[in-house]
Amino acid sequence: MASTAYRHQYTLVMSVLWIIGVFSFVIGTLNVVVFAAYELATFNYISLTAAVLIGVYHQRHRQLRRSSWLVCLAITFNVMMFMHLVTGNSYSVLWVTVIPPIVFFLLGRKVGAWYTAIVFGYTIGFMAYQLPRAQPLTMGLGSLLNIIEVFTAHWFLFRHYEKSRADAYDELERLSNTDRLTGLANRLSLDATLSQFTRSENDKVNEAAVVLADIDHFKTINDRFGHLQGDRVLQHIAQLLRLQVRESDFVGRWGGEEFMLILPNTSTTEAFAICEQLREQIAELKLFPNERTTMSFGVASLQPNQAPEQAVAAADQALYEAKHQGRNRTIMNF
Ligand SMILES: Nc1nc2c(ncn2[C@@H]2O[C@H](COP(=O)(O)OP(=O)(O)OP(=O)(O)O)[C@@H](O)[C@H]2O)c(=O)[nH]1
Repeated sequence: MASTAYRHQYTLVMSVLWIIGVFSFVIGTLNVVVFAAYELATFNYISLTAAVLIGVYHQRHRQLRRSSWLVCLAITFNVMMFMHLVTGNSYSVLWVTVIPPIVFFLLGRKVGAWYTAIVFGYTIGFMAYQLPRAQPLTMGLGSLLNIIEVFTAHWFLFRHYEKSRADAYDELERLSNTDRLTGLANRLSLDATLSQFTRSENDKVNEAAVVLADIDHFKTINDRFGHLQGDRVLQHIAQLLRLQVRESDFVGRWGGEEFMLILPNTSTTEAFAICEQLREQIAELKLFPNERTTMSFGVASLQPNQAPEQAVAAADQALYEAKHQGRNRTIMNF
């Protein structure tokens, strides 16, 4: 699966190409039909062709780095030609300001900085050369259009930047809270949830239960069927636990072959009944021929104002007792 960063860069390449393509087509047609500006129209159609070719190349080869360079060169070519052809009083030089956000995004900070420096150096040289010949700037329709378009392009680019930054942050948060093997919440996330439940100001939660559940003789499963099959068992059981509890319950991998359930608004007696159901369903799973996989559960209550470690220790003690009494059972710790 492609990463979030890759998807965003891919979308940005395609979006910029679409913008160049549509913009070149519309303005080119206006330049032919309305203004009879054939030189400008030729440049517009060259840009359109370049956008289409790069788009096709990008779709076929998925070489993001190369496509990114081609897009940066295409947009720079557009801006430069526009500055040269629409000289005088149209504010076309403003277009140069869209280059840094595109370049930095597509090529990265280091290369982007050099690229931008070169483009700006060139632009300053161009303006210095133009200055003695320039007419005073006036606010005609062309100038106004240029200003609106440049601001629209900036709005689009910064919105894209903000969205991709937020998505990357969400993805990072999701990854840091997820167990890779099972897709369940990991220990970090469980610790945070436990603290949330036991915080003194948390008066929304009346009664909650915490459960530690451990697969019985898991070492034997690994030893007999191999580590990969052991992983598969962990995935199966994780899926069963997630599917069988309520949407509002929390399920996570506490570590190794041990899982934790945090059940809001649930008494220990209710939690006991839930665990018994889960235990029976797990015992019925046919993961290996002529072989039963079982699990032991330890239940404790989770109170506001209580140290989370205390609740976990109580559940752990109950689990230990369940193992001690012969496994494949649920024990409550009051
Ligand atoms: N396949 C696999 N095995 C793991 C993973 N994490 C821990 N284990 C194994 O889980 C086993 C746990 O063994 P023990 O702690 O002795 O417990 P057990 O064999 O389940 O025995 P009881 O808990 O007393 O019933 C060890 O062999 C670990 O190597 C994992 O991610 N994948």
